[in-house]
Amino acid sequence: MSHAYLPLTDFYDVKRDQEGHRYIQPLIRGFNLTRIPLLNKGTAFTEQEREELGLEGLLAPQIDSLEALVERAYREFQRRSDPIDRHIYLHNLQDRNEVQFYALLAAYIEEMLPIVYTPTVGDAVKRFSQIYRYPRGLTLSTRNIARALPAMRNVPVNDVRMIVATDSSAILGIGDQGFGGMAISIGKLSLYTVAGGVGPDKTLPVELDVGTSRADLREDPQYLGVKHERLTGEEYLGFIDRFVEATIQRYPKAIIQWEDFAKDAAFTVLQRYRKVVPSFNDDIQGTGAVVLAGVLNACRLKDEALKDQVVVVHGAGAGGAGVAAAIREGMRREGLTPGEIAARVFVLDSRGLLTDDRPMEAYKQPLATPKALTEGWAGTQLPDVVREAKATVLLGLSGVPGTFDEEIVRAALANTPRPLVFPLSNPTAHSEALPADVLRWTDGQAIVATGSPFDPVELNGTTHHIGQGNNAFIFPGLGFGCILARVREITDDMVTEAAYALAAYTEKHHPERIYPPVPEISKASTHVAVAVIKQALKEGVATEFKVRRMSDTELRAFVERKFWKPQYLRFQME
Ligand SMILES: O=C([O-])CC(=O)C(=O)O
Ligand SMILES: [Mg+2]
Repeated sequence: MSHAYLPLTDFYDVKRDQEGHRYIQPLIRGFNLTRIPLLNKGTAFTEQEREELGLEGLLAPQIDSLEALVERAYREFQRRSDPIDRHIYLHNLQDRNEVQFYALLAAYIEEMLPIVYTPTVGDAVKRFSQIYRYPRGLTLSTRNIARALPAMRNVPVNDVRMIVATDSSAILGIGDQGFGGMAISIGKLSLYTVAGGVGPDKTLPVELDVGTSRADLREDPQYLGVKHERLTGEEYLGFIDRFVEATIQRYPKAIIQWEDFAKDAAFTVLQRYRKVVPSFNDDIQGTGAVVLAGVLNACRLKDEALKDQVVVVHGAGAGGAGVAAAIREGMRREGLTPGEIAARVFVLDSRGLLTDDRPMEAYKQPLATPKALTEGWAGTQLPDVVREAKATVLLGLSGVPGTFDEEIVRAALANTPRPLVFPLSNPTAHSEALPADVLRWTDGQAIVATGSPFDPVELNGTTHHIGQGNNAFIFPGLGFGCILARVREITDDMVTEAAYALAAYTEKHHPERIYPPVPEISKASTHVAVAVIKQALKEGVATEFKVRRMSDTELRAFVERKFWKPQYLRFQME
């Protein structure tokens, strides 16, 4: 059987010369080269390239290095002070000169991450119809889903390995955002590249526009999505089926990250497709893993074990359910029985504790506390549960700001000298508490981590770093490992191993912290990727032959070698 050879993209291919150095063979020439973000070098096109590629006279005379271009862009970035303006600036740069964009991100990652990602990406989602400029990624909607495969064939990239797809039904903690959810798929994939080593020409953001339940969006003349109610039931699943079928045909090597699907849909979609196409749900599994890693490290800091904790998870959406499952798995690994775990992990939704006598959605049922365990309790609302269950760990995934108030935090402090308080909802405005408040109420004793970035807190002469318990420390390495091992499935144990790898990385390099500092995100991802590949091999789901006989050291070197780094490759016409 012969396969027609497809270049990497419709505009160029990457080749190797006799010495093994990579170069770009462009399939277009001249002015158009400056309009393709993956090709454009701006003023970094060399003199020879300008001559050979038909660019002479079209560019400024100066010939720059990538470093010089990064500095120029950084100055322009700094001239803007409003985060959303900075986001728009970076997004425009990404659409103009992608290597420059990633080099800038990599050079100033701590400053850039909150702009391209959480929290500012939340504003970008809300304002996406206003800030939309160039097409990026794939939008499937009720207008074109019947032609999903031809639509996907229009995507000019031929070897996509990583897809982030959202139906926008529960973006961060800000709910249904319709077409705007595309910004989250784009933002997550920027992290896949800068923190997870996946080349930008291997990524595809996808918006599954199945409508919106928000009447205000449907009635807004500026809104760019389809203006009808969300599809539900069979119609909804039929839509997602068509997307998955088209993906398998057009991109048989792709992995899908399901992002920001509301509650039931998150579980339904994950279960329906995880054995059809290698895929995982970032909010259930990625958040679960990152929180497990942080809780393990926080326990280590107070010389206790996870199995000694009593954990309250406030919020029973995809994130809350995933976190509860991950914590239970961690306790199981420490030897607790299901009965013992049930007495140590309590999940609440907006109506209070999930108890097994309450009617509830199917996905919540495994999280419910046996009613008998609450016998004699004063109540089952959050303050009651913290007191009666003697909670030592508070995990906020409710999306409701301020729920971890002084009363709740002090109640946890009465149960343990050092409570773990993690307000994890995103973006910042939805955080369950402010770290400075939590530390003040507990006289600096609480161990705090948040979902969105927060500045360190100074209290009584001590600086408290606030760990960022965001799935950004998991998904890039998880996805990258899955790509490199060419997995046919992403198992729960692969995700759990990602959590333990992140915890181990932090313990080794920053024993005083519970998460690594953000500038080390790509190093941490490398460790996560190695652990994921090893577990995939163990479970027999890795189909990449190359990784099978590698030692740990070889595996690490392999992952590091494959990690995409921003650089301008030389152009050569053939
Ligand atoms: O995007 C983030 O910052 C983390 C996440 O998945 C969410 O909050 O839904
Ligand atoms: Mg999410």
